[in-house]
This record gives sequence, C-alpha cells and structure tokens, in this order.
Amino acid sequence: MSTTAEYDCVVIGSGVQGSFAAYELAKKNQKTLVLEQFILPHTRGSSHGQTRIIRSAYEQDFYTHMMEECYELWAQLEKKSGVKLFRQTGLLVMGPENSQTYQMMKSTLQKNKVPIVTLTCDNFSQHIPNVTLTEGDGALVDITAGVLYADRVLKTVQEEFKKLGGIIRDNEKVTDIEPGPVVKVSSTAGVYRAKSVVITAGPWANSLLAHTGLQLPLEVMKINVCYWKEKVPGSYDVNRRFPSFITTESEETDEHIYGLPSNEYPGLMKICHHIGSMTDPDQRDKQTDRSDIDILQRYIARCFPGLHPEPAVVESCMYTLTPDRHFVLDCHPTYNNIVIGAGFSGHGFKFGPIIGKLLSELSLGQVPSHDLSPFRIKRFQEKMKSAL
Ligand SMILES: Cc1cc2nc3c(=O)[nH]c(=O)nc-3n(C[C@H](O)[C@H](O)[C@H](O)COP(=O)(O)OP(=O)(O)OC[C@H]3O[C@@H](n4cnc5c(N)ncnc54)[C@H](O)[C@@H]3O)c2cc1C
Ligand SMILES: O=C(O)[C@@H]1CCCC=N1
Repeated sequence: MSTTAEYDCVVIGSGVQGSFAAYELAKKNQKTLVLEQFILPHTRGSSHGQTRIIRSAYEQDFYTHMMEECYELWAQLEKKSGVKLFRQTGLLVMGPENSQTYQMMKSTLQKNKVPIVTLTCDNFSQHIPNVTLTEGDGALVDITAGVLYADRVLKTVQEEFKKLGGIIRDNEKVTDIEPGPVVKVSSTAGVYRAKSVVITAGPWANSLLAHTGLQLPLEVMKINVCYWKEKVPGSYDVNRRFPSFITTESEETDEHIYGLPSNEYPGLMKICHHIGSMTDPDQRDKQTDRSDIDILQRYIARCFPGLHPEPAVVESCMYTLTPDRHFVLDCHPTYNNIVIGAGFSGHGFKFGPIIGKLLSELSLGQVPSHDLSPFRIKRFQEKMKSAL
C-alpha cells in the first residue's frame, strides 16, 4: 500500500473550531479535508444555534489578549465574505461587587484598556431598564462586546474554506486513526492519508483520542438553552440596544447566568444557566434534568421583571469541560503531527478565528503566535489515563 499523503491535513469535526482550523490551513495553501459525522448543518454538537456572546471581559489576561487579535480576525472574515457576523451590543457584567471574580474581571478590562462603563445602583436603571440589580452587586459594561451570528458564522467560514479549494465530506464518521509519519484516517466511507490531523470533535474528543491511546479529563454537559417571552414586546430587544449580559458566579445563590437580547426569535430573550447536567453526547436527549431551568426561573422572577418566568422555547447544546475550564490546544504528547483542539468549556465560540489560526500553526510545526501554556495537555498529567 502506498504511504504517500493525499492531504496535507485532515480535520476531524466541522464545528466552529474545526471549520476555522481548516480555513486557516487552506489560507496557507494546505490541501485540507474536513470529515464530519453528521449531515451539515446539524444541531447535535456545540456550535449550532443562532447566537453567541463575544466579549473581552475575562478574569484572565490571556483570554483578553487573544480577543484583541480575534476581533480583527472576525472583522476580516466579515469583510472578505460580505456577511454580517457580529453585532455590537455591549456586555453587562453583574456580580457581587466584592467578590474575587468580579474584581478580577474589572481589573483585567482596565489593565488592558478595554473601554468600559461602570454603573452604580443610582444610575443603573437609567442605563439598563427592566433589570433589577441584586443588592451588593457591582455592574459594568464592556463596550466592545456583542453577539455573533453563530449559524451564519459556520456557513460563511465553510464556504470561504471551499472557495480556497478545501473539501468537506459530511455524513462521514471517522472510525479509526492510525498514527505515523503519515496518519491514516478511516471513516464510514473511505480511508485517507495526511501529513497531519487536527482533532476538533467537541463532545466526542475522547472517543477519537482513544484511537491514539490518549484520554483527556473531559466531561460533557447538556445545557438547556432557554428563551423567555417579553411581557411588553421590545423591552429587551437588540434594536433598542439592550446588551448581552453575564453574572459572575455567586456562591450564595448558585447562579451563573448569561443572556442575549431578543433578536433571533422576536419577543424572546435567550437566558441560560452556565451549569447543566452531565451527559453522553450520543444520549443527549435522554438527559431530562431541568434543575438549571428552576434556577433560571427564580433568577428571572427576581431580576428580569419584564419577562414571563416560564421558558417559551427550550433547545439543547453541549459543553465539553476541562477541570480548570481552560481549552486544550496542543499536539498529541506522543505524535506531534496529531493536533488537538478540545475542552472549550462553554466559552470557545468567540475565539474561533484565533483558535483556527493556532491549530493551523501547530499542525504546520510553527511556533504558535500566542502563549499556549494555559492550554497544554501536560497540566492534566496526573489525571490523564494514557493507554500507551
Ligand atoms: C448553550 C451554549 C452556549 C454557549 N455560549 C457561548 C457564548 O456565548 N460565547 C462563546 O464564545 N461560546 C459559547 N459556547 C461555547 C461554544 O459554542 C463552543 O465552545 C464551541 O461551539 C465548541 O466548538 P467545537 O468545534 O469544539 O465543537 P462542536 O461544535 O461540537 O464540533 C465538533 C464536531 O465534530 C464532529 N465529530 C465528532 N466526532 C466525529 C467523528 N468521529 N467523525 C466525524 N466528525 C465527528 C461533530 O459531529 C461536531 O460537528 C456555548 C455553548 C453552548 C452549548
Ligand atoms: O462564552 C461566553 O461568553 C458565554 C457567557 C458566559 C458563559 C458561557 N458562555
């Protein structure tokens, strides 16, 4: 059998991270194939749905730094494709004023000169109508933040990839990976050889990594994606400049909530709890726990008096969590031509363009353009089960 590589790179998984990795590789003239298990577009992973929050507001400097370049990359893709992908709404951050999380987020924004407006309990309702600020909470607005049109992003980046000669084969599940100087990838429909492989399989990362003798400490969580009806239509509408929002974790109330202005479904605002229930990605719909919805109902009754506190629409999505909630962006510890992008822990969408660039650099053996130490596999070493 010939050992010649047919492709420079095979990317496994066409969610936001695989699609951007493939696009970046194609921009660098790499002959690239994307394999996707489901027929596209699909709603079975983590990247579907119409909207995601984009923000610079993070506790850690490294995310805020990455976002500086990432905003530019989003603007470049918008310009190149002529498709509107981003809408600036600002992001309202609310949380116990004296908590470490809230203060760290505020200081990271200030240190990095991200434009913010700090609100007080006296002027809060003048700027943010129809929201009740919890007593003792601080509030600020990250002006740069907004909403990404997620489904449109996937379609656009995949189309740009194909325009550069990239190939996407959907409805084709990868069933085996044979590491080597030329990696052999078997799917339900064929066998491919590539100089490198990028694994961006979202909640299925460990199923694929099992073929390479590696398991990462990842947990998959189902999130109930809830939409809430406005009592007075338009109260929380994107066209009335209502912002996206997050609450920083509150130990007292177990609330870690985020929301986006009403936009995709007229009159409905999307508000979710950041903590759902563990699931198997192939059994997602058998997970029927609604304790996150109970938390949301109490929160909405208290803080969003202009919404009916019963969800009008509930959709599903999955997070793939690492223990520290930071991403995995690294080469396989044994095979450096197998690159892994995993564990995006419910906050990876906004980083798609920069993650794609970093994964393409790893795949080409280049020095990554950002410090990847927070994202290296070796941080899990004690917890890793290696079959090697
Ligand atoms: C409810 C919810 C809200 C979120 N909100 C935000 C937000 O506001 N802002 C933000 O930045 N991020 C947010 N995120 C996180 C973000 O959406 C994810 O981090 C991101 O979508 C992860 O993308 P991915 O490409 O890693 O995974 P996925 O989108 O799951 O893609 C993996 C792909 O690999 C395919 N695959 C798996 N196994 C195989 C195989 N064997 N063969 C072929 N294909 C395979 C899958 O079918 C899938 O298409 C949210 C996530 C959820 C669930
Ligand atoms: O990534 C994001 O910005 C959102 C909001 C906070 C929780 C998860 N996703």
